[in-house]
Amino acid sequence: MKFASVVVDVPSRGTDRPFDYEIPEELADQVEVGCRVHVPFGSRIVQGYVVSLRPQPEVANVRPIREVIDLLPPLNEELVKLAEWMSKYYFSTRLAALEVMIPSALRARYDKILIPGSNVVEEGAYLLGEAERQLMEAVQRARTGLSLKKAEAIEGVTRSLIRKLIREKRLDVVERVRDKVAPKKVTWVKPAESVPLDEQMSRIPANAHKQRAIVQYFVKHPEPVMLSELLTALKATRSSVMRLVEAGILVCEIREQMRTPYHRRVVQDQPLPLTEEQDAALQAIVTRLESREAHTLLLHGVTGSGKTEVYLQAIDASLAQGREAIVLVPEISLTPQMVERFKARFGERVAVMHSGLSQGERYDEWRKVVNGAVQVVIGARSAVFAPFRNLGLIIVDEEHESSYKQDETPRYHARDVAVKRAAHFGAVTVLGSATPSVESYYRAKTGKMVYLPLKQRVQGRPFPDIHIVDMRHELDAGNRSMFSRKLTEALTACVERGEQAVLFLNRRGYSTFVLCRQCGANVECPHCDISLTYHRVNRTLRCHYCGFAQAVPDQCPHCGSDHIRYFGAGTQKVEQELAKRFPGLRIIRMDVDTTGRKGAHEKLLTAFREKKADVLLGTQMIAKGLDFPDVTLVGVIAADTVLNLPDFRAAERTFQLLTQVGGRAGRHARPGRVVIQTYNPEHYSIEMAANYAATAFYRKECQARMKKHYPPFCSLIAIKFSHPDQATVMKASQRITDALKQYLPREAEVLGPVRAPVFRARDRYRMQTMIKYKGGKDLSAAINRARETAEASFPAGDLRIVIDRDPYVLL
Ligand SMILES: Nc1ncnc2c1ncn2[C@@H]1O[C@H](COP(=O)(O)OP(=O)(O)OP(=O)(O)O)[C@@H](O)[C@H]1O
Ligand SMILES: [Zn+2]
Ligand SMILES: [Zn+2]
Repeated sequence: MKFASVVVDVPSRGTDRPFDYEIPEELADQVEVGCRVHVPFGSRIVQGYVVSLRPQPEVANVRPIREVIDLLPPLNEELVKLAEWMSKYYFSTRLAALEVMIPSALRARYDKILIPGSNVVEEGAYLLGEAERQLMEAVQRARTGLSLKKAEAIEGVTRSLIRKLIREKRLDVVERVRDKVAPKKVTWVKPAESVPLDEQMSRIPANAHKQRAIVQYFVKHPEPVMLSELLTALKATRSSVMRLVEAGILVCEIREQMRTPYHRRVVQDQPLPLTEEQDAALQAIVTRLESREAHTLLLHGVTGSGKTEVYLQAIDASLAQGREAIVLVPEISLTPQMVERFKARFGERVAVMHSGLSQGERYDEWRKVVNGAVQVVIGARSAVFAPFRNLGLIIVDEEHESSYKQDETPRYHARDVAVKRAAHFGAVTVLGSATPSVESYYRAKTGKMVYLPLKQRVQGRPFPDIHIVDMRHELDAGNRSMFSRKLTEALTACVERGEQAVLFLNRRGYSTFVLCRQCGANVECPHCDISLTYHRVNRTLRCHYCGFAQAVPDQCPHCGSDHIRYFGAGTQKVEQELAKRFPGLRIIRMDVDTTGRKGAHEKLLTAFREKKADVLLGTQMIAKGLDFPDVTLVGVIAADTVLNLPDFRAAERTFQLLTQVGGRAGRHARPGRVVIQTYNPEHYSIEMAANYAATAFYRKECQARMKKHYPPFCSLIAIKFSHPDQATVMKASQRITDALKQYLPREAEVLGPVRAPVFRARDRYRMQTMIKYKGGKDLSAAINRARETAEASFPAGDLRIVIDRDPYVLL
């Protein structure tokens, strides 16, 4: 092929299409789909991705590719196609979809480089000032041009001086791409091959003891060794080794070294004999693997049922077929313990990818996949793009977690991308959870994917007892604290026995909703069945979805009580109250504030494991994955904080959270106990979680969703608008919404535009429109057309439109 289509790194929607370039003869064997290249674009040189090769260009007179950036292409045909699909499906640019697939270390940074201009005349030199002269000399000297930074380091050189010289064409400026992280290089030493080492000994002076010792060493261990290790082992100096290299006795080799993020030595372990349920699930997966056709299975296993062991043995089966595996885990449960379980089974064949690693570490882990050094990747959301070429299995653990949805462009959902990749490879996708999303559960129950239940805990460990405390009664009894009598009593007893407790508070527990402390009612939208959100600015209650608004009532609309409260309490406040009520109690608080720094998360957990505290108080980051033998009490301080979120998934999330939190207690020898405090004890999500009535919960929730017309019974697309000017964003959003109503098929409901709950953020006003539709039809064309129509009438460029398919977070 003589020509290549390239997606260029010019982030704008106008350039969001491939441009054709000629492949020069000398690059013919390097340019392939998925490689990165430098190409001329306008007057600049930019980076780009080759997305296809073609015999003829679409237009005449195309320019040639300048160079190929990587030795091994970071992407391949499959991933390039996936990016194409993602950009269409999730309404992003092609560039954004391609870039999300590679580690940030590889993403381009442009350096401005100064080179001599066309107007460098020798005679002019004496007319220049001192700083100018020095700068010009430095530029002439630098073979590959002088970086702007270095230029500005010269005394007296300013930006404006540089600009003047460029205008006079004495200097020219080019932009050069710089890769941020280079592989770490290490020197290795080994014997030269020519002559046997013992014969070489005679050539070394008798008094050169160190040199002789080094050669002696290689006589015994002829294999290559890292220079630094050799020097330490023999207490030798670098120069002794270099003498031997100069004499041709030893040779040096520069090798790339991988930074390995997990240094702990892991003890190899063996597959466990499976329980009957585990075995049935594994066999179901293996059968699908052997079929070599794409299948999706839902592994619905209660907490502590041994899902991970099933994953491990399924991966084994995939590897045995010579195929690779990806394991996705939410960021917060990707703990060293979790990683160790995979390393213990698969050792060096595992790479780990998550945001807690440094950029260099992430880059190295990723390169292990590209180089074929590993066959298993365990990682958070973006690990779904691990560039394997022969995938057999993708596991999505805790598949219900909303963190699988990226909330910036491209707004992809890792679960959907996993299924898409599996389709390409004829691979198996296993979605695992103790509390599947309602969407996945419904799909499994209606035969769209295979349902694999694990109903028993391993080794028959009992589930903890769950007590629901009705906080309204606490108020009646004169207890105004945030701790019920039951929780106080349980906590006291737990600490007295020398055991530990986990107290849970939802992160989003700030004053956002209104609740009656007398009857527990919260104020809902009359049209949407969703809690109204309290807006402090103008003291109104608003609906997130349809825009309905009302004034904050002084009295409860249900019971007339005036105990109306804006509900919510931060972890800090809870910590203060705990300390006040239980003097001497040792508390570890885990929330965004205390876990900001790298490694802090792990340090706090280790301290708790080592029993340096009685209570672990935290947000949802402590809700899952944790397994502490001495935790016998779990307290949920306010179950309602999730329930009252203005979100159609509120009941689902409450159920999931309580079930998961409950799963933390009594996983070991000692029986556990859970106390849930709530103002809504009769709400089905709370009651059914307390009774372990998952089947009943999912049925009821599905019925409710069907009635209200929410997923899985329809799909949602949110269109979010923002603009610095209030009137403009209102006009623009209305214009697009009108266009949508005109272009979309009649079955599609278009709701809005409504003000975003936080109407003004970062000095921009925000509106949104929601599209509800029944799957099947592709609405993209109509949506893009509506967007273009409206954008044409608002050319300011300040109008931002975000299209979010299957949104999780609304503005
Ligand atoms: N077949 C088995 N025999 C003995 N022990 C097992 C078996 N399977 C799993 N286990 C052990 O049971 C415990 C719980 O298993 P695991 O962590 O895999 O459960 P899980 O379903 O992932 O739980 P959760 O969803 O609560 O995280 C682990 O300590 C694991 O080693
Ligand atoms: Zn009331
Ligand atoms: Zn509403």
